Amino acid sequence: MEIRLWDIVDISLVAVLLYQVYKLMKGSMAMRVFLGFVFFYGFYFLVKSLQMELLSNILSYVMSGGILALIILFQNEIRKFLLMVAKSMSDFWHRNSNPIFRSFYKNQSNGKSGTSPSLNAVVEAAREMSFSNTGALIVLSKNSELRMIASSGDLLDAKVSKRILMSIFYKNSPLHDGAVIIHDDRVVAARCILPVSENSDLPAQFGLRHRAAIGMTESSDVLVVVVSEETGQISLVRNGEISHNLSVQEIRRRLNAYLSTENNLREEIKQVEKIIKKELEEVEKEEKEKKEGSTS
Ligand SMILES: Nc1ncnc2c1ncn2[C@@H]1O[C@H](COP(=O)(O)OP(=O)(O)OP(=O)(O)O)[C@@H](O)[C@H]1O
Repeated sequence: MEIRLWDIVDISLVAVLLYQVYKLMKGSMAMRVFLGFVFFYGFYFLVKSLQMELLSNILSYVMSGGILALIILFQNEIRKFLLMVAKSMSDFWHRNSNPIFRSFYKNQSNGKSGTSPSLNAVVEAAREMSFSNTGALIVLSKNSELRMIASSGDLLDAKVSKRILMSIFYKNSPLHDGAVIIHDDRVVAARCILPVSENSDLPAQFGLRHRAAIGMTESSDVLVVVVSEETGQISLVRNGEISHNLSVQEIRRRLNAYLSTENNLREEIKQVEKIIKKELEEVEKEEKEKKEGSTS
């Protein structure tokens, strides 16, 4: 039989994959379940080769649901494995993001890293609303229109401007309650209801407006600008973290960093890394709890 180069690659890849699966499951309950499955499959093939019709039919029915059962049983391991693959890819990108690649990416972005109309409008409107203690909640989303959240409010699809933002949040405006969503230099919607953070560690002085801003950034890659009605203070919220007392220059800089296309890829990778880290911690916590449960 002729052995091709691709057969060697094929076998090596399967070997690496099996080794990774073994490493992942070593010492865990999943390993025992996996061995049980291997034994079961072995028994099935034995029964089949001995042509024991009735038993092999019954076992084949059980096997047909086997893949689904494996996915359910090993959901944690599969999740961990995929997270590890994603982490390796992001590490690879970091290691290889050399100047040539960066300059290529910059060219791809057509130099769109300049000031966007949303940036000026939001900074100026926030500054004025801060002086007049007008409460505001503005969600800047660079990647999506946030359709689900937008549909909880009134759809506008208006070109973003300082005036439109100020008239939305004007105290007597019928649209002033809730949040505004901005995407692609358009006001997608107003009066939107954001998910409120359930973080119990947040300081008690944070009311619903600030909690909604934090909650929104915990689950999406957005930047939220909050103007407090009580104090007039402007805050920026990103990745569940809130920053107060920022100068206008700093607000402008952070908005620019978020909106500029040049930084998008880096930010996306950071976001993915954060999610991966959180997920891995969760998986490890679950595994620890399971282990403790099985020993007690
Ligand atoms: N889930 C939500 N999504 C969007 N907006 C919300 C949400 N919950 C509350 N708000 C907005 O926040 C306003 C209430 O703010 P509240 O006074 O409770 O918060 P705060 O964080 O103390 O803000 P402020 O400093 O402006 O008083 C509401 O009138 C509404 O406009």
